[in-house]
Amino acid sequence: MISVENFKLWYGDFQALKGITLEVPKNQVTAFIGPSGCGKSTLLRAMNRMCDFVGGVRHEGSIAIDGRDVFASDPNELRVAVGMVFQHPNPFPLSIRDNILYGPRRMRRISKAEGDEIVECSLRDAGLFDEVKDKLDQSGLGISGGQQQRLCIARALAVDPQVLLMDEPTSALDPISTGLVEELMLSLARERTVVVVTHNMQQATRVADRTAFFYLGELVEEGPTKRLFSDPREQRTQEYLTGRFG
Ligand SMILES: Nc1ncnc2c1ncn2[C@@H]1O[C@H](COP(=O)(O)OP(=O)(O)OP(=O)(O)O)[C@@H](O)[C@H]1O
Repeated sequence: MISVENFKLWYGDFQALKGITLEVPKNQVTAFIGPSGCGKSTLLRAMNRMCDFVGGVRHEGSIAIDGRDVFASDPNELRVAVGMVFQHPNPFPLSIRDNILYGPRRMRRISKAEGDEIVECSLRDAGLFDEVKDKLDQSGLGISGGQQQRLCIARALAVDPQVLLMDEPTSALDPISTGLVEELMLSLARERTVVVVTHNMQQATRVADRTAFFYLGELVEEGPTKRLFSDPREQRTQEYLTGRFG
């Protein structure tokens, strides 16, 4: 689904990614793990060209999603197909309904009936509908942090992305909300490809089919999560997993 080939990225003179080659399979959850600053978020953000917003960024190599070179794609179309959820919930200062319909309305005219359907489906897919169905016209900022994060996931789902990129999506959440978002990742991956950056190794073992371990801008090792955790092939992976650094 996502094919990364010898991808290198520099912020000015600093090389943050040093030739990453990785295949992310379709309709699975892939976790990126590794110590702070090793380039996980940089690679995630390159996948939907969020890196375009940073001045002085240069890259080489390629990233293709479903066979299409992301850097040759229209960035707005790309970000519809490849949604993103961030560490801190960031609902727009709009009603819950208008948060969900923000993306679809930028693409086309949405009738009231169609809008209602998109709102309900997206909120159901994000496991939030029952909790907010009576307050759809209230502000998206007026719900709990965990609900806000699921609202942001619903907002990302409203444009029906093929890929959902999640950058430490539970690090600001309590354990119950974390559990809900993890269940969500598993159910979303039935129809979508999910890539999640996480510092929580238990989370990787709970949700990810495959895990990729990064260190100092390199991909050290990637494989089925169970195998990577139980039988890492590289010494650096083993040392990281056993807490010897990072
Ligand atoms: N906008 C930027 N300008 C300059 N350097 C940056 C920028 N963003 C990230 N970097 C640097 O690139 C490297 C990789 O950062 P990145 O955020 O991708 O790491 P990470 O593995 O996601 O870290 P964390 O787990 O702490 O979020 C780091 O050394 C970081 O300081």
